[in-house]
Amino acid sequence: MEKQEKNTEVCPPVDLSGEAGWTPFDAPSLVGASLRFVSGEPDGNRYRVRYYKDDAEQLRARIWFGPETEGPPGHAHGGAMAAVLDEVLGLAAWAAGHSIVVGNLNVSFRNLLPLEQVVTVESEVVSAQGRKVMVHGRICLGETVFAEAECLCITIRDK
Ligand SMILES: CCCCCCCCCCCCCCCC(=O)SCCNC(=O)CCNC(=O)[C@H](O)C(C)(C)COP(=O)(O)OP(=O)(O)OC[C@H]1O[C@@H](n2cnc3c(N)ncnc32)[C@H](O)[C@@H]1OP(=O)(O)O
Repeated sequence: MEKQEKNTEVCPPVDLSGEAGWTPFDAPSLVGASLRFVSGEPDGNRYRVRYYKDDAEQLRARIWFGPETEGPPGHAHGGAMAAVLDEVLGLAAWAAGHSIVVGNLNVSFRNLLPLEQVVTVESEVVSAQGRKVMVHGRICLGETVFAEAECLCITIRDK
């Protein structure tokens, strides 16, 4: 079988600017630097992400899905989109003041997401009752929704 050469070239810079009214959000200063799977290589070929809060204080992300997130040819892997929703929606709960882990993440894939395109992740903390915090979100670009999710976060017990 012919061996496939791995392309090690780094993709050029991308524009992850936010929209008018968004302010940059410093995730590591809130939750530490452990979010490396999605956020760990800001100049690499997997994901490139920048966080913001919008004028309603909801967490937003601009994210680029690089060639290393490929699933179907030329498009993002479903697990790559789920990983992004796990991180962003969990982080949205932390940003709203809840110390949580994600207990359940329900993702619907709506459209194939082309690689090397900057898209937006929107999130909204919709409820907080007892230890359960529900966050909804989606990966989109304009009117096109690539994936949407409901994320049940559970607050961590005091250790
Ligand atoms: C040491 C950690 C430090 C963390 C510091 C993080 C800092 C940085 C964060 C950055 C932002 C995050 C971004 C990444 C987010 C992730 O990716 S987190 C990683 C993925 N998640 C996990 O690995 C979680 C693994 N699961 C667990 O740890 C435990 O199952 C849980 C979720 C803490 C719950 O366990 P528990 O504390 O024993 O609570 P339990 O009594 O079972 O459940 C409490 C309630 O929640 C409900 N519930 C629990 N799980 C579920 C579920 N899956 N479905 C439906 N209901 C559920 C129960 O039914 C129960 O309801 P009630 O009976 O009270 O009505």
